[in-house]
Amino acid sequence: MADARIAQLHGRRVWDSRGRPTVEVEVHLADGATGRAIAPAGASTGQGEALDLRDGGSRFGGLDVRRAVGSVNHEIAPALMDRDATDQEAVDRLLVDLDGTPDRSRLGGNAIVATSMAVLHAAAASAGVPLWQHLAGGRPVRIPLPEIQIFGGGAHADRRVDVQDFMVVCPAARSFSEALDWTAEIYRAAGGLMRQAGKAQGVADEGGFWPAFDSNEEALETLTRAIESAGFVPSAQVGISLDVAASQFGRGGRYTLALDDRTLDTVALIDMLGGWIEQYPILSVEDPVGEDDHEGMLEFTRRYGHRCQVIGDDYLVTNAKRVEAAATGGTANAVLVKPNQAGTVTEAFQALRAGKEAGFGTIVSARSGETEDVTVAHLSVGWDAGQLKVGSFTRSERMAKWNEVLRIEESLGESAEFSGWSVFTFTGSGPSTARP
Ligand SMILES: C=C(OP(=O)(O)O)C(=O)O
Ligand SMILES: [Mg+2]
Repeated sequence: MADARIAQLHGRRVWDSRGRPTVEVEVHLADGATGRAIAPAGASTGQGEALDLRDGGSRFGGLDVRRAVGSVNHEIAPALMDRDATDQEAVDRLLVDLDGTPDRSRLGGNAIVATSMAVLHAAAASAGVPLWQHLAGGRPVRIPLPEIQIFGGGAHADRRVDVQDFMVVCPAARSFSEALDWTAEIYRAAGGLMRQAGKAQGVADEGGFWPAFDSNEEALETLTRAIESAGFVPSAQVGISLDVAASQFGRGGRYTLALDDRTLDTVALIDMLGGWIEQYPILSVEDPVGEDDHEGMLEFTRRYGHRCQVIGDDYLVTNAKRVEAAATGGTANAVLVKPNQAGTVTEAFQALRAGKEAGFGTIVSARSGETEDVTVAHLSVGWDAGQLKVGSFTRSERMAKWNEVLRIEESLGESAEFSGWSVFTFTGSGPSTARP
């Protein structure tokens, strides 16, 4: 019988994809098993998220994390010594209690989530199985539908366009690997169209093109043309998924669009998004209005939730209570699950479970500041989330996750089930007709 007690836990400072320091935690168990994980970081963060601990006035512009690393080595490590790594809930409860703040600001959200994920990896290693399998515990799983960014905008591209993520989903693909093949063709087609029009300006934080578009509609038009010119049928085979991330350009029901210098109220914003849903092959919309705009979320879900996935990210901040409230109130029909937004693996799982119980779509997501850490790939499979959002091609911190899912898919062989269209049968706000 493996001895999965924590024997050693070490925090260190490493670097993320935005060139910022972050926290890595390494755990060693009594039986020799090890686990390692790195905290990611968001740019468009919701107000209810766990707060990362950084140093303040360092020469890295207030972005250093030496204090969070200190939390790991001086407080968390002694507290977790000899604890059973296979009891994730108890480990996470101890981390939350040790911190003692509602927003994890004493020890640092980055210190806590890296520890929580590293312990999870060590427990899987101790059991001698891949992490996804350890999480699944014998229950059936699906390989997730990838949501892949083609154009970046908002906080990930200096507000070059208002909408943060223009992504594609390929639910008609027969497998995850085929969905990647299709998306790569579309990515290349989009790049070609942009170069022809003189609109390509490198890549944004999550690997999508950094676009020089004059309007959000130009991005939607170009993306639809890219789907077609890559040889796919919009809607029937390939859809568009948007992360509007509206909190980045509005609060209190007033939204200021940088591109066309307009301020919209909630109804006007919803009308604009509704016009896009009518005109373009949009299957999914994340954070269509601001995180404080409950009325707007309700109205948007009421109008479009039967034909379109309505995801709460900043709006739900991976919080089970908020997911339950959204299900009762009809203010979303899907939840984005970001472990560092919740704070620990256990809390992220609780949010996902609350979503599933409510009939919501569930999407495990990376952050805009990432590393080679592939934990989210395993969570998406092991928790049978159905969907995974990680960013795009051309950036290896993103490809590390997509490639990890390819490995998992291959390891399952013939028995690998791809989620595909099944994710658009959410019932949270009535039956979906997103499937053509
Ligand atoms: C992944 C996202 O970006 P960030 O990590 O900046 O919140 C998102 O908003 O969904
Ligand atoms: Mg988002």
